[in-house]
Formats: sequence, structure tokens, C-alpha cells
Amino acid sequence: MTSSVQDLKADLCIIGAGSGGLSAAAGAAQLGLKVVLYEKHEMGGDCLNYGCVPSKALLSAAKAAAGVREAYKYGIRTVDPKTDWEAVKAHVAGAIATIAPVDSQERFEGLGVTVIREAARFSDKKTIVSESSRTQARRIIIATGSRAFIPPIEGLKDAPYLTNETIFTVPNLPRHLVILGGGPIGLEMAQAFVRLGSKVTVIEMGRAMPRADAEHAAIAIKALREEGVTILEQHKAQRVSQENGSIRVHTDNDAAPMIEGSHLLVATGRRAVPDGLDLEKGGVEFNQKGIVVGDKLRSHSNPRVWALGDAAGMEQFTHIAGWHASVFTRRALFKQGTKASSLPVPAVTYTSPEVAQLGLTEAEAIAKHGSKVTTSAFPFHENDRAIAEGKTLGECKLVLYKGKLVGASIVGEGAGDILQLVSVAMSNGLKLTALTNFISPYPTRAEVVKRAASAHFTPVVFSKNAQRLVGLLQRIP
Ligand SMILES: Cc1cc2nc3c(=O)[nH]c(=O)nc-3n(C[C@H](O)[C@H](O)[C@H](O)COP(=O)(O)OP(=O)(O)OC[C@H]3O[C@@H](n4cnc5c(N)ncnc54)[C@H](O)[C@@H]3O)c2cc1C
Ligand SMILES: NC(=O)c1ccc[n+]([C@@H]2O[C@H](COP(=O)([O-])OP(=O)(O)OC[C@H]3O[C@@H](n4cnc5c(N)ncnc54)[C@H](O)[C@@H]3O)[C@@H](O)[C@H]2O)c1
Repeated sequence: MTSSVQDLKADLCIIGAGSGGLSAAAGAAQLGLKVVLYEKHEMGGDCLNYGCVPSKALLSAAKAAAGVREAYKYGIRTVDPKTDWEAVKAHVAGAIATIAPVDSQERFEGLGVTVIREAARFSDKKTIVSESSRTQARRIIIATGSRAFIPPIEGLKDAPYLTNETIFTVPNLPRHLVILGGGPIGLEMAQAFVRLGSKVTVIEMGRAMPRADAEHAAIAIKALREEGVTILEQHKAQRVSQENGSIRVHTDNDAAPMIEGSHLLVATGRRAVPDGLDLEKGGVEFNQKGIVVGDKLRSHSNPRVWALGDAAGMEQFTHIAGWHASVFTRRALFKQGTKASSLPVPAVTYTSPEVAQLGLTEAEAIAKHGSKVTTSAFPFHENDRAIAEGKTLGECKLVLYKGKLVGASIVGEGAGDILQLVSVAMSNGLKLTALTNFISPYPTRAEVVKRAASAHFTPVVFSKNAQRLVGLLQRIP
């Protein structure tokens, strides 16, 4: 520590200026609290710099290429698209640069937040220190995110592997990208690169998209395979070796015991990393998932401390980090009883087709509630907008327990946007009838939600009893 250490007092000290930390800082500062925010790297964290934004920007470039390839289906003649990798990277960088001001130091200083661009750590239970500062705070938020988990596979650490921090700036478009992991990162990147012209092989030790509805995941996986992605399920990577500039991944499955590629992307999950935080000095308990907090997001061992986003060891999404900031604000500042589990969690994998999940999957609902679980579904191939646009692959499936919504899964074009309708209904405890009792503009894809909900009532609405009732009512003049 330098001799000129700045002593600060704060209502709230936040470590990490990613989605969770920034949302909490903006809320608290605008409510009049004195906030000190530490960030050791880039403002905006993973989502802006190495996660959601670059991945969705890359996917959009890839979708443009796919659109050109598909144009003939609509009567449009084109030539085969060519990828200018430098220009694609410029598009990705441009998206980051356009959003960056919203997360910038200047914006947060404008809100009254003291921003310190240094690594922070605990020096005791209520004090955070950095190279040039010491902050005593009434409340402390740990929002330090997560990092790519590199599994202990023989030879991997010595191989020139890529992660989400390097894939978006890789110098040349990979000739053959081998991806370890068939989760959202692996599959989004697989589709992006195959569409941009790389050969792509995904090695997954279990089922690809393991957390999604099994039927809907299968639809998306089939579509990716049809586009040329090789997806090897039930293949566990066991060893990595290098040979004449290429990388070999050796698996435990004789069907494909060795895959050789030009580049290797590791996408085998993400872990919260406490290194450098001196959590023991802060009396903050930590395990391999993250900071030990319950549904209230508050450390059991040091109640002054809260954990938000990926550091809290729950679902790893930007919208969850934002929601955690909201839970903190409601609990700590407004003394409300909101918990992290108060609302159902949406998860969307942005492949084409998208796979969007909310609350329980059908399998999870059956495991939890048993045989009274039913589903009500509607296929995209009966949706007029999908037909008109030639994108009929997909389905909306509502999961019900005793007629009450407990989950939903949608696979298809725009699934993530369409899911929001169900999210509003479920989050606000609306009855299933709420999803039938509105005028849905025609022709929209989101009509599938109304049709799936209506399908649940069809047997009753058009039953013999209903026909009898209508017959009787007709006698009334
Ligand atoms: C490739 C990829 C694609 C993704 N796509 C999506 C998506 O489409 N939708 C979605 O919802 N989620 C997506 N995610 C997940 C999402 O990015 C994370 O869940 C989200 O960024 C978590 O936010 P956070 O605030 O917890 O952490 P982060 O955004 O990681 O921020 C943590 C910050 O803390 C800083 N920090 C750490 N330690 C210290 C310290 N000691 N002192 C000071 N600063 C520190 C870090 O530098 C970092 O800036 C994606 C992730 C990846 C990797
Ligand atoms: N669209 C989105 O919202 C989005 C996109 C990307 C990432 N994310 C977030 O980032 C997190 C991390 O994503 P991820 O895809 O890296 O992790 P993940 O945990 O979702 O998937 C990792 C996959 O790697 C497999 N795997 C692990 N070790 C293996 C081995 N040795 N050989 C073969 N397969 C192996 C696992 O079985 C698993 O299916 C996600 O949980 C998600 O919350 C979200």
C-alpha cells in the first residue's frame, strides 16, 4: 500500500463493477447512499466485455451469413457469403463500445459513486482496502463474478486453449474449432463459428443443453447438426495433446476417441473465484460454488456482507445479477422480504432456434410434483407468422401442476422474447386464463403462448356439457 492512502467512509462498498455491482451501485446512489465501487479490470465486467454482448454480436454476424445462405428459399439469388474476420471482430468491438458508456466510470461518478479502479480486498470485517484506499462501510457487496473453469484434464493447461476472454479476439478465424462443453457457451459459439465458415466439433460428456427441456434441446441440437456442427454427446475429454501446430482432444468414447482441430475453446462451466479478496480477514465463508449466502443473499458468517450475481453461486446470468441487486435494494434499503427465489428464473440459449426456459422443466416438475403434472403445447408450424417467414421449427410448452403454471419451455425463432409473456404471468401469480384473456396481434409468433394456454381449456370449452349449456342458453330470447 502506498503512503498516501485515502480513508473513506461509505454506506455501501461494492467490489466488482459487472452487472450485479453496477446495478446495485446505480440504485443505492440514486437513493442517496454514499457508495464506493471498486473495479480491478474493465467497467461492465464479463457481460459487456467477454460474455453476453460480444457473444450476441458474434451470433448476429453469423446469422447474417446464414440468412444469405438461406435466401434462395425465398426466391432470392445470392452468392456464397465470405467472412471478413477482421470486420466481424470490428462489429463485435463496436457493439461493446456502443454499450460501454452506460457502464462507464464517468456515468457512475456522475451518479455520485466514488469509483476506484483497483483490486479490492478485506482487511477486517468492515473494511475494504486497495492500493490507494481504505473504505469502512456499513454494508459490503461482493459482486466479483466468475471465471471459466478449466477442468483438470491431462495436458490441457499446457495447450494454447481459448476461453470466453480470448475467443472474440482470436487473430484468425479457426479452421477447425474444437469446443469442450455443450452448455450455452459451447453451443452458441459452435453455431456462430460454423456459420462464419469454421469446422466445429463440440465434445460433451453428458447431454448437450443439459438444463433445457429434453425434447426442446433435442430439436435445437438436431438443427445445429444439420448446419454442420459435429456434436459428440457422452464423450468425456480425458487428455489434450499437441501435434504439428494442431490440438488433439482424446475422449473416453470409442465412437470418437480423438478429435484434432486448429483451436480449442474450453466452455466447461464457470466458477466464482475468491482469490485475492482475503475473505478470511473479512470473516466471509466461501465454498466451491461461491460466497456462502442463502436466499437472502447475505453472508451467514458476516451479515454486513452480501453477495450478488455469479459470486453468489446460484444461476449465472446477467438478469440474475440484476435481480440480485434488486433483492439487495429491496431488503437492505426498503426492508422488504424479497428473496432471490421470489421470482421464476428465465434462461435462454441464443442459438437458432433459441431455447428458452422458465421455472421448472417438465421433467423437474414431474420429479417435484408427480403425476398431476400436465403440459399444454402449441407448435410453431401452425403459427401463421412462422409459416409466412418459413421458420416453422419450434414449440411452446407450458408446464402445469393442478392447472397452475409452474414452468414453460419454448424452442424456436425469437423464443426468448416470446417467453416474457409467460414470465409476466408466472411472476405475478396470474392464472392460466390470463394467457388466453387478451387480444394477441395477428400475425405474431407470440400467439403460440395464447394458443398453448387455450389448448389446455379446449377439452372443457368444447365438451358435451358446454354444447348442452349453449343449447339451453339459445332458448333465452
Ligand atoms: C460467453 C458468455 C456469454 C454469456 N451470455 C449471457 C447471456 O446471453 N445472457 C445472460 O444473462 N448471461 C450471459 N452470460 C453470463 C453473464 O455474463 C454473467 O452471469 C454476468 O456477467 C455476471 O455478472 P456479475 O456482476 O456477477 O459478474 P461480472 O460481470 O463478472 O463482474 C465482476 C467484476 O468484478 C471485478 N472484480 C473481481 N474481483 C475484484 C476485486 N478483488 N476487486 C475489484 N474488482 C474485482 C471483475 O473484474 C469484474 O469486472 C454469459 C457469460 C459468458 C462467459
Ligand atoms: N445465453 C445465456 O444466457 C448464456 C450464454 C453463455 C453462458 N451463460 C452462462 O455461463 C455459464 C457457463 O456456461 P458454460 O456453457 O461454460 O457452462 P455449463 O456448465 O452450462 O456447461 C458446461 C458443459 O461442459 C460439460 N463438460 C464439463 N467437463 C467436460 C469434459 N471433461 N468433457 C466434456 N464435457 C465436459 C458439462 O457436462 C456441461 O454440459 C452458464 O451456466 C450460463 O449461466 C449464459
